[in-house]
Amino acid sequence: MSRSPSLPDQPTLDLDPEMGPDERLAALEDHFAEVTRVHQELTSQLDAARDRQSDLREEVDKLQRENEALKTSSLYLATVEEIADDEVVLKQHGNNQEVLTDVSPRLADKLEAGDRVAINDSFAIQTVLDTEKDARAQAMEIDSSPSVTYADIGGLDSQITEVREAVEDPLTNPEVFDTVGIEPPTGVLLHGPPGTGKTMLARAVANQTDATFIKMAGSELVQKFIGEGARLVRDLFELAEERQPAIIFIDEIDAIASKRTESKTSGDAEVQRTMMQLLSEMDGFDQRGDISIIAATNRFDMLDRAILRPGRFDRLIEVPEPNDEGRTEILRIHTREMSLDDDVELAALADTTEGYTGAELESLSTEAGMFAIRDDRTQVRMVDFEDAMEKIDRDDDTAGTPIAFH
Ligand SMILES: Nc1ncnc2c1ncn2[C@@H]1O[C@H](COP(=O)(O)OP(=O)(O)OP(=O)(O)O)[C@@H](O)[C@H]1O
Repeated sequence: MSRSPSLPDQPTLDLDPEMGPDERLAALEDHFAEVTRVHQELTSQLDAARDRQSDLREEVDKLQRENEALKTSSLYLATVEEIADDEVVLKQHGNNQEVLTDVSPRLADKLEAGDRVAINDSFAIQTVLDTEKDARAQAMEIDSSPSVTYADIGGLDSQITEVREAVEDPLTNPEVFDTVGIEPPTGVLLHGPPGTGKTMLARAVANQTDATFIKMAGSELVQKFIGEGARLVRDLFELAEERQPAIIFIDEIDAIASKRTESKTSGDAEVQRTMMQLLSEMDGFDQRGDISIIAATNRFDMLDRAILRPGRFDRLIEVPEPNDEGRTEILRIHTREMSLDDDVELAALADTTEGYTGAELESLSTEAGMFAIRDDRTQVRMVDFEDAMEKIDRDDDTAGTPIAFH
């Protein structure tokens, strides 16, 4: 920046009262000449300043245009694989091309293997992306205090006991395992038909142990976040470590851990990488502290047996469709807030709803309530449940599946 020229001094007029008229006139003329000179000097300084202002404005416009151009030029995503002095090995997303590139000292200190970065055409790293902001937040559901309790789950008493032993005790009472000298189970796998309460069980155990519940759906990992699966699995475990005590819940684990198929398409390779990442996270699991991992599947037959080995999902808990007694209990839970007429007999309803899952019994109760409302009543009668069942059976017939209203 050039220094601005100093302003001329303000002229002053000193009129001595002793002065005669000629002297006063001469002094006034001198003062006028001085004021005129200062005025001219200031005018030329002002002109110079205006010229400079317009030069600077042009420069600002040019810089702004360059800035915009830089911002709008497309960048590619890559993951840092290795860091060596001033060079890094990057793997570009999408084409998986690996490149060795220089890294500026400004970024070198910030980078870690596994970071996601934005790179330009010449593979120079422009920014390090904040993982928390992107896919991680979208792919995981995080509930720091789930509200489901064991009392909200019907007909799964033995499963609740097993889950408590396998997940709750190691979190709340780890010394018992030390004293007895056994390793607590690493992962628990809940398997059974859809809508039978597997997610509820996992949420309830998180509630009971004051743990953060972190859910990730296996199907989303491979369908929605293509190319990101392995990375998200690593993020999932990192996040659990940050938030411990935590329960990691992987729903539909079959999507990332099914038996290997014959085809060798790139999609399969991606699923395979995601599963390998999961296995390696689980194998390094015992140093992790207060984290439990629960997975769920309704395709147990499809699972790759590698995930069931000791130290992985080594505790299997079957969550079946509810029996008669279970159905009564589930109906009781889902109608406890409803205003029921005396003629409603839950045990009789349970008798006629063989094959219904918990989710279906919940829908049945809601549907019965809708029939009462349509009939302008505040109390739900047995006939509403019967109508609801008929409607549901009708809907199923049109859907072409036995019972399907999840
Ligand atoms: N045993 C049960 N007791 C009470 N309610 C249940 C039970 N099972 C299911 N429900 C009801 O059905 C809903 C869905 O259940 P949940 O999500 O736990 O099933 P899921 O087995 O995890 O199903 P999916 O395999 O489709 O994920 C629950 O929110 C709950 O209202």
